[in-house]
Amino acid sequence: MTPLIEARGVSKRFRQHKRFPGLLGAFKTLVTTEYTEVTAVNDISFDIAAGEAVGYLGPNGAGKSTMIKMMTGILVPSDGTLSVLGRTPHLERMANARQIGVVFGQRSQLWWDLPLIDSFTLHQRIYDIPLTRYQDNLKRFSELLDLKPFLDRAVRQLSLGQRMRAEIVMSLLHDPKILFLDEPTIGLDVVAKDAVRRFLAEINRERGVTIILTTHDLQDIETICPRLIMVDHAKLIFDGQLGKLRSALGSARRLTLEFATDPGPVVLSTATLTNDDGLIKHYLLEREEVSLVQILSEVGSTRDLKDVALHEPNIEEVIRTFYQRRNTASATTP
Ligand SMILES: Nc1ncnc2c1ncn2[C@@H]1O[C@H](COP(=O)(O)OP(=O)(O)OP(=O)(O)O)[C@@H](O)[C@H]1O
Repeated sequence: MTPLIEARGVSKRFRQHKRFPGLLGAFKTLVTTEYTEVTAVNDISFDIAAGEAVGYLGPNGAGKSTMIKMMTGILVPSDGTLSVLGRTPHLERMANARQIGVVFGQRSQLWWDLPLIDSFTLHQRIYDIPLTRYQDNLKRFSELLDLKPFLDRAVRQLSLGQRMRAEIVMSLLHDPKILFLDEPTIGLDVVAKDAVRRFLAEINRERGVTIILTTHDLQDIETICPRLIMVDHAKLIFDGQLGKLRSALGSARRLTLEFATDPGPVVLSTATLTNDDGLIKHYLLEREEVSLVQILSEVGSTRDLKDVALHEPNIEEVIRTFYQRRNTASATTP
């Protein structure tokens, strides 16, 4: 099956005015004709199939937004080829726009002074959405995202959470095949984040809308995206399922044993002791497949064991460990 999105050796370089330090430097910066070149995206390739939900992750300045902007046709790649639904996005921007939805967390596509419903109506006209389809979509999405009470309110009067939900509804009214979201949950409270995540997961599952999102909130990934593309310093450093990332790191599961009386050192062949508080001992499991039964049989019945807890690593731990190991490896490479 042909992928919906195909990136082959895509790079993007920006020219930036050279900056000079100090007060005098500030004047020099204003008049300088000197430039430095920043590589925001460096030789990135991937395929995304219809119906996938992909989290595009990376630290600040790693090149995530730049890649999204190229896929939506806003920016032109400096090198490589990019195909979205069989088109080159920047060459066929209008045709591309009809098939995709875009949500930039920091930038609104709604009409600030008009009632929210007017933005939706305008969208229906611009995209020429059949009226019944538009009405069905609006009803369904505003119910799911609890937006009905706000449809007549001016956009500038909406809270950030209400506005973000409105942005998402608007981006989906024309039934796009792909939805691009840049930081869709930024600045939202936990309840609003949860509503947005559950909605996106449902849209992906039930309507088969392909989702590509950038985020710094890893719970977004956990709820919505089985696949991760990770970038660092403009380069792709990981592409695969979250489970693959977990196993690439080995087991990061932690074990806690609590004893009624201090048994002294308890050495296990299946786990490494990381902290010994006497009554409570903490371990890191050596292998993915070690079971609780194996651990308990090794601890033995002679010891006065009170409680056992096994902690699966959460996504934050997995991603942090991945970046830490990479940084350590690159620091030690001559
Ligand atoms: N229009 C531009 N002109 C010059 N440099 C740019 C431009 N847009 C982005 N950059 C630079 O390209 C690099 C990547 O920026 P980008 O916004 O893609 O990163 P990001 O991963 O989305 O970061 P963040 O997580 O902070 O949003 C940065 O060094 C940024 O300063």
